Amino acid sequence: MTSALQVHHLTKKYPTFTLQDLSFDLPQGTIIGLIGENGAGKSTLIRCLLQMSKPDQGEIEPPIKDFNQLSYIPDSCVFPEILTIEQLEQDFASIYKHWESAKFWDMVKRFKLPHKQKLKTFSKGMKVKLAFCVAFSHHAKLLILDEATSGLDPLIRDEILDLLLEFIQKEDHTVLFSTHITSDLEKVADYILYIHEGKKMFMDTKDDLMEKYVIMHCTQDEYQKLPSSKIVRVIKQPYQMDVLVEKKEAEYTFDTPTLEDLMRMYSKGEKR
Ligand SMILES: Nc1ncnc2c1ncn2[C@@H]1O[C@H](COP(=O)(O)OP(=O)(O)OP(=O)(O)O)[C@@H](O)[C@H]1O
Repeated sequence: MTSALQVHHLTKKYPTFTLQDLSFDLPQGTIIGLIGENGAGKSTLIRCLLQMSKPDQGEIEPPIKDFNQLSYIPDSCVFPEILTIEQLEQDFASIYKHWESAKFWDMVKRFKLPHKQKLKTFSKGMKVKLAFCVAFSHHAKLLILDEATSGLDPLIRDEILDLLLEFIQKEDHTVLFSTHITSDLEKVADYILYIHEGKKMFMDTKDDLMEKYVIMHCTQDEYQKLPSSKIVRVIKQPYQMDVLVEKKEAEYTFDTPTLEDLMRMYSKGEKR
C-alpha cells in the first residue's frame, strides 16, 4: 500500500513532555484515527507533520512541500470573523492554486450556510462546516483534523463523517483524524493510532483491533489459570480482574472492547 506520509523515529522534546520515537505510516486512501488522552501529544505530532514545529529527531517523508495539497482543520475558526463567506471566497481563489469555486459554492449550499452574514454571527457548527467547504475545494490530498468536530452535535458530525468517507473514495486521498469522540472513529476509521504519554501504544487496522481482543472479567483464581501468552493487559480491581486477552476464552464472561476500553486497558493496565 502506498503511504501518504511515513514518519520515522519522530522525537520532539519540551521541558515537561517528550513525544518519543514515533514511527508509523499514513496509508493513502484511508482514514487514520489518532487517539490519546489529554496531553498525550496528538497536537504536538500534528504540528510536526505540518512543519509548524521542528522535531528534535526523526524524519517525515515525503516532507510536505506543496501546502495546496494539504488541509488542516483545527478546533477553532481560522478565518477572519469580520468577513462574510462571499468576501472570503475571493481570498480563497487567490490563496489556493487549484481553487474550485463551483465546488465550494455547491458545498456552501449543501450546508445551507449564509453568504452575506459575517462569520462572527455563525454558530460553532456553521464555522466547522465552512472549514470543511474550504478543505474540500482546493484539491487537497491530505486532510488533517485536530479535534475539528469536538462540540458539534451528532447529526452534524454524521454529515462530516459522510464527507470524509466521500473524500477517501479517491485512492490518493488520506485523512488523519484526531478526536476524543472514539465512537466516530469506530464508524469511519480504517486505522487507529494510539499515543499515550508521548509514546505510540499501537497502530493497527480498526477491524483487527476490534476482532483481535476481548476483555474478560474474572476472579483472581481464573486469572492465574490463563495462559500468559494470551494476556495483553490486566487491571486488578478489588473483586474482579479485567483482562485484555488476545483470543476468546469462552468459559469466562467477556466483552468485545470499544476503542475507549482499549485505551483504558493499555493506559491503566499492567502487563502480566
Ligand atoms: N510549545 C510548547 N512548549 C512546552 N510544552 C508544550 C508545548 N506544546 C505542547 N506542550 C506540552 O506537550 C504535551 C502534549 O500536548 P499536546 O497539545 O500535544 O497534547 P494533546 O494530545 O493534543 O492533548 P489534548 O487532547 O488535551 O488536546 C503537554 O504536556 C503540553 O503541555
